[in-house]
Amino acid sequence: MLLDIDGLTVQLPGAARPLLADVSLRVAAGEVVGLVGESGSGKSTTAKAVLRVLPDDAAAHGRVTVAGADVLTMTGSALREHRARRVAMIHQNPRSALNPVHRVGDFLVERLLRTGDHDRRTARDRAVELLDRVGLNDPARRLRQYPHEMSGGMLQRVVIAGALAADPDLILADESTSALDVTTQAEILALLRDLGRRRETGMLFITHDLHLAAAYCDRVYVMYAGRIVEHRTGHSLFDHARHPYTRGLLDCSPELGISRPLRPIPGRPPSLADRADGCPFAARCPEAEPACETWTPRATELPDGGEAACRRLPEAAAATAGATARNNP
Ligand SMILES: Nc1ncnc2c1ncn2[C@@H]1O[C@H](COP(=O)(O)OP(=O)(O)OP(=O)(O)O)[C@@H](O)[C@H]1O
Repeated sequence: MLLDIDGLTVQLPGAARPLLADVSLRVAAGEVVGLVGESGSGKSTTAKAVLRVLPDDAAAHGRVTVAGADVLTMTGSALREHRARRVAMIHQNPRSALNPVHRVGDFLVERLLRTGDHDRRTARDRAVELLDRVGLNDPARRLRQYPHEMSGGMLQRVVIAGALAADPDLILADESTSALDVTTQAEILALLRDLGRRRETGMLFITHDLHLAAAYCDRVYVMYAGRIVEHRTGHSLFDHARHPYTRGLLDCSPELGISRPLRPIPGRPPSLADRADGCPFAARCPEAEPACETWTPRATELPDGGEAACRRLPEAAAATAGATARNNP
């Protein structure tokens, strides 16, 4: 497995709730895996854990491995190599990734020099190649341009070229197309998928857009209050989602070409200061029962191959009954 996160919990001192609670998530080589949820659900924190750029005072427990290497215990040159070469991050706003007073070519050449495989001349040739690969025409001229001379879509291609410079095994794309218009978004997504397929790069695609995740990702993890609440294939998300939170998200996001009333999920996600016990979605859940308020969420396997962490699922009740019977023969 390329990326394997197993039981990851991240806690800040003084916070009642953890930033991440018992998160398990996998990405295979060549796979595009979505991580979706409302703002503040812990998606970016998960990506930061993979890069080991969590807040200094955060305590992390569990395991994060990339191509078998244990990220949470990495130090020194192994950690530098991990961040510079194995994993690349693409953020939402390409303008914030590029220095406005430096030419696009400087950004790419610096990236390439940092990988250690190039001198300045070969780095420049490779930068031209990379811009060509991400679909920018006249790449030699582009290298001499400043960020303000390019559109958002062109700049995101430059950032992707920068991410590819080190030939990473894994790309973390954090809302990487949210700031783009829909046509440019579709082009960038197609480009990323094509590059990933050709090079067997894995991608963790972070978005708040469930429809986009369903259409684009092989598998999707749904996150709420720092926990994975549902996991299933992208194509089964619409018709087979089982967790009330996933279904609530689907009910409140508009669908192209379909006119129906949108039903927002009532209330707000819990903050880090709120109590940590019980199902974190219980306070907003239309199906919650009193017992949900003390039930610690755990993923239950579903017959269709998906997983969901909801006490009210018949599969969860059956799993609990089975465990009780085994413990009290
Ligand atoms: N260093 C920190 N100190 C305090 N709280 C933090 C810190 N980092 C993250 N948080 C909190 O942790 C929660 C998860 O944040 P995170 O950025 O991972 O969510 P997200 O799902 O990526 O949200 P968004 O979609 O808005 O980017 C939020 O409530 C955020 O305010």
